[in-house]
Amino acid sequence: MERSHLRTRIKFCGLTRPGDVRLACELGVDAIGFVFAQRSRRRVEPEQARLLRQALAPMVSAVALFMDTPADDVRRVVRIVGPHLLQFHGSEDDAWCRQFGVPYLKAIAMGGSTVDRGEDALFGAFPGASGFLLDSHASGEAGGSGHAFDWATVPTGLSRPALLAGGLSPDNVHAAIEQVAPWGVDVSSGIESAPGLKDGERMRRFVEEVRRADLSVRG
Ligand SMILES: O=C(O)c1ccccc1NCC(=O)[C@H](O)[C@H](O)COP(=O)(O)O
Repeated sequence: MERSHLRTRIKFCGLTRPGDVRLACELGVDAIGFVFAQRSRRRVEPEQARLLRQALAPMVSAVALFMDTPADDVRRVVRIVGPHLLQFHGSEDDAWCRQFGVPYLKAIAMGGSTVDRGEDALFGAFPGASGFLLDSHASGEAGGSGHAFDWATVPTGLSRPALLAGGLSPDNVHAAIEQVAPWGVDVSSGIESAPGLKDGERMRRFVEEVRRADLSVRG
């Protein structure tokens, strides 16, 4: 698929250990996600995330992930952790996401039976979003499942940045980039040995496969 960008951005999500954060930075990922959603097995406390954020290399973004989290709790994370980006996975609307004065990504549920998958139907309700995360969960469900959705349902020629997520791994990310040519990719389960515990070898292979795909898509 044709694309204008030369490099696929990489976000690793659900990290809980400073060593994993340091390795991710060495491997050259662009962003690291910390999960504050109540139901998550990868959830970290704000004080823990503050330490993880201190392990970040310069020019790597910290992303704080929420799902229908009370506004006061989001504000507390913003104050203690100082994330570069927020990421919302629940039923939050654009005005709600913007109230914190921090750029945000909106997760779009690509699982289940959505009728209209044109760009406007997917993104139109979020004019203030910096970008989107196309994830495999159905509406109302949590992400981080390790399951992929049908990539053929991603509209072509998206005009706004979108990360492909859900069930990516070192084994399928090359094919995903060839098929979808997303602005970025986001992975959690596919680089783990257990929820929240990342596997160094899988992290390394994931980045290698993305770079290999970038070269082959450019021809
Ligand atoms: O990771 C979680 O536990 C989680 C809980 C609630 C809402 C979102 C959550 N995770 C979001 C993600 O990490 C991304 O959706 C991820 O890129 C996709 O996860 P995976 O399929 O495990 O790669």
